[in-house]
Amino acid sequence: MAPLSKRLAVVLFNLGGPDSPAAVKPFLFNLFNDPAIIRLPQPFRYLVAKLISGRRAAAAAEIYARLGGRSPILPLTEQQAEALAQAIDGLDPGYETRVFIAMRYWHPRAAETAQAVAAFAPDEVVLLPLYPQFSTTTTASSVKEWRAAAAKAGLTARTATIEDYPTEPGWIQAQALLISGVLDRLPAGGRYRVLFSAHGLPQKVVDAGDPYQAQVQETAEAVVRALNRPGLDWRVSYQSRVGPLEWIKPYTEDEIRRAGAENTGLIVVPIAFVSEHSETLVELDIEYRELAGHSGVPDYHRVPAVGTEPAFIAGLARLVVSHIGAKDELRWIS
Ligand SMILES: C=CC1=C(C)c2cc3[nH]c(cc4nc(cc5[nH]c(cc1n2)c(C)c5CCC(=O)O)C(CCC(=O)O)=C4C)c(C)c3C=C
Ligand SMILES: [Fe+2]
Ligand SMILES: [Fe+2]
Repeated sequence: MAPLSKRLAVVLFNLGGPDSPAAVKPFLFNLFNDPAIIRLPQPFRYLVAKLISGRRAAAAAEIYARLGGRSPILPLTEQQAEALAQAIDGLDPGYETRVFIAMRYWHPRAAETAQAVAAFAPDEVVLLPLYPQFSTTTTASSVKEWRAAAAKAGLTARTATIEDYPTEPGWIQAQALLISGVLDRLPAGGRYRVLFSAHGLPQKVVDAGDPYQAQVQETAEAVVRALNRPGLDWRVSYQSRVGPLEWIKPYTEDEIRRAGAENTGLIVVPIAFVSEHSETLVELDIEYRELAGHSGVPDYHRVPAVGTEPAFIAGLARLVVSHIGAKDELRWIS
């Protein structure tokens, strides 16, 4: 086969996580110094970020200590990148394809990745957030940082941005498959509820027009349709609240207590995370499982994140290929 003359760079965005105990505090500082997270002008944001990251560091370090001192998010994202590169090649788009990773708050960050992409000299770039639901705090923040980094790296290739894919069929199918794997093994006769748990957001972010909560609801409804189990008991709730503000409700903790009071078992599904990290492996698997035990929940299951589930990766590959060279018609990012 003749070598392909055109090159496609796909850039995966995710949040990133500390890769050592020493990285916890600077990772948290980068997070709280993001204007999408703390909406203050400088130098106030810098000062607040220093303060909050210092205060949160011990609790966060304890969370990551339970994972061996580091987040698994980068190695798991690398597995997704590798699987996606293969799936895109399988669709034969006519490009030599390379999949890159840009994490928002820890390495590899946008600046280093933009340089690597520029060195690859692509004809086309497709930006793919590993956030199925759009939020100003995640996708928009990553795309804005990428644009600045790309300009600085002299990367001028045509770039298409995938803003969101809350009901992409492969993503929905992968979720339904993993949930069915748990539902099919439940003992007959027990009462169970599927609890779709998404990362929370401050209520004021949603009030200002962020579509994340509505898109999480769309994902959950699409998964329930795909499951096609009449009478299925299901709900959506929000986890991982940080700080004193009111966040979007219902809180996952409250739904766990409710299930206990109703003597109903739980099948907890991470509905806004596509890979395992501290908020699935520690919060859902350890902290919330413990809360469920104390709250009288008779049975507690957690569905794995989609990871490299073939249906999910195939869906991402189709999304990428359909966006090559596409003119950006962005709904949420200016
Ligand atoms: C304080 C505000 C935060 C908002 C708003 C927020 C939104 C948000 N985050 C994710 C996904 C992830 N968050 C992760 C870690 C993390 N997030 C916050 C704070 C906010 N997130 C903190 C302080 C942390 C660090 C951990 C901790 O101290 O609890 C991670 C990575 C975790 C890892 O182990 O690698 C992800 C992924 C989404 C989807 C989202 C809004 C839609
Ligand atoms: Fe699009
Ligand atoms: Fe978060």
